[in-house]
Amino acid sequence: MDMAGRILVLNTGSSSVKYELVDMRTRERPARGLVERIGEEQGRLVHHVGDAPPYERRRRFADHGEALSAVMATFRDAGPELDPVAVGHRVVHGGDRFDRAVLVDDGVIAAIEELAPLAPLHNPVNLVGIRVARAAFAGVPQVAVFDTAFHLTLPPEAYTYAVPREWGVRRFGFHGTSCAYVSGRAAAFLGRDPAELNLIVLHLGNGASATALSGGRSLDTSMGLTPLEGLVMGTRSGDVDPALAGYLSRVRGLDAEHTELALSREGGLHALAGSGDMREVRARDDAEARLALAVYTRRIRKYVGAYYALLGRVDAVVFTGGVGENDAATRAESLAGLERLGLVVERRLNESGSRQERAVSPPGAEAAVLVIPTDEEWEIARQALALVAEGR
Ligand SMILES: Nc1ncnc2c1ncn2[C@@H]1O[C@H](COP(=O)(O)OP(=O)(O)O)[C@@H](O)[C@H]1O
Ligand SMILES: CC(=O)OP(=O)(O)O
Ligand SMILES: [Mg+2]
Repeated sequence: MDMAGRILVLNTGSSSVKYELVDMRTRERPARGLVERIGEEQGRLVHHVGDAPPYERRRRFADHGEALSAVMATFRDAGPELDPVAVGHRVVHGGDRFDRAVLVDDGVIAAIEELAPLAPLHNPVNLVGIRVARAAFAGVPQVAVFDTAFHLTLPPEAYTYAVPREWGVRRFGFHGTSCAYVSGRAAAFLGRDPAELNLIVLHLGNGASATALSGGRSLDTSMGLTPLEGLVMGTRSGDVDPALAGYLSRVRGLDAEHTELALSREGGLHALAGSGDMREVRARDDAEARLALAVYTRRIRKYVGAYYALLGRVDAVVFTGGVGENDAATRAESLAGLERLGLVVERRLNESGSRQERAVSPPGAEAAVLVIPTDEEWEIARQALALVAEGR
């Protein structure tokens, strides 16, 4: 077996399937694509092979199983040959069971299933991905890489909620794969040993989170028991008064399940500006959009201030994710007024439009402000390969 061959990475989201075939030697992606709007009338599959024009199909995909079958069929029709040496699965919730990636066996599947109540929109569909890949690639190792794993270093005072102990709840944190990747890249960019760095990582994508890292380990993070807590996101509210659920139940007769789902899918930028897509919100210039952006960036600023207080010294703030990497205005507005903490965004650097890893703080600044494009698929593939090589 060619251990440095290709790894298929599957990221099954609540209504989408994203996949990338990663060439471990060149780091290229011979194929990548996604199926979106699964379950809706008008679904869409887009499959990219190298730089060729994308292969596209618009139809209904009833569920994730059907979407994944369509992906396999697309590889057969449009190539390339699908012969992965391993399949890496993004699994959102690993609870406190998994502090690292693991080879999937029946026990791991059962554990992911048991954790489903904590991530009802994610873990069950992650399992569909695992089951389909197990059937399609018999004998090929399947690896589960958990979003939560990186954050199991949180100290008790960070992960403990001030609620009755018998509830058995705690903060977990998510986006760990992205944090692990960008924090390593940030240290390399700065030419420093990760062990001596204090960082604040702002992963701003559809989901968004802030993480304080000390010595390469997660010290605090804004997402909690579930990925709903913390920053304002595309369709998630982030922090709200926990009394909200009771209030809505009393005055509107909404049950808690309904409220949770609405906070998750109808909150955030979507609630405030009618779209969860930052590009669409930025394209507008009206009072509603301005308020939405002010709420979004103010929340980030509050977390940066809080994490500064926890860390005592910050060597770099790292922006990543679709918004963090591309939206210069979000970077500038989020750190506005924090110059006295040594956090300065230099306008020309910030607005350069570069897609490279880069500093947007002035040279010699007390703390660096970095833009590091995340690559969760590479990180998943890398961890999968390491595990498979170890197990040989
Ligand atoms: N050029 C851009 N300017 C502003 N926002 C952008 C830009 N490109 C992408 N985004 C935003 O990034 C978000 C998606 O982030 P991404 O990390 O790709 O999502 P996911 O969390 O699903 O992986 C969307 O809100 C999108 O509008
Ligand atoms: C866990 C989570 O928030 O993931 P995403 O950013 O992909 O929605
Ligand atoms: Mg992403």
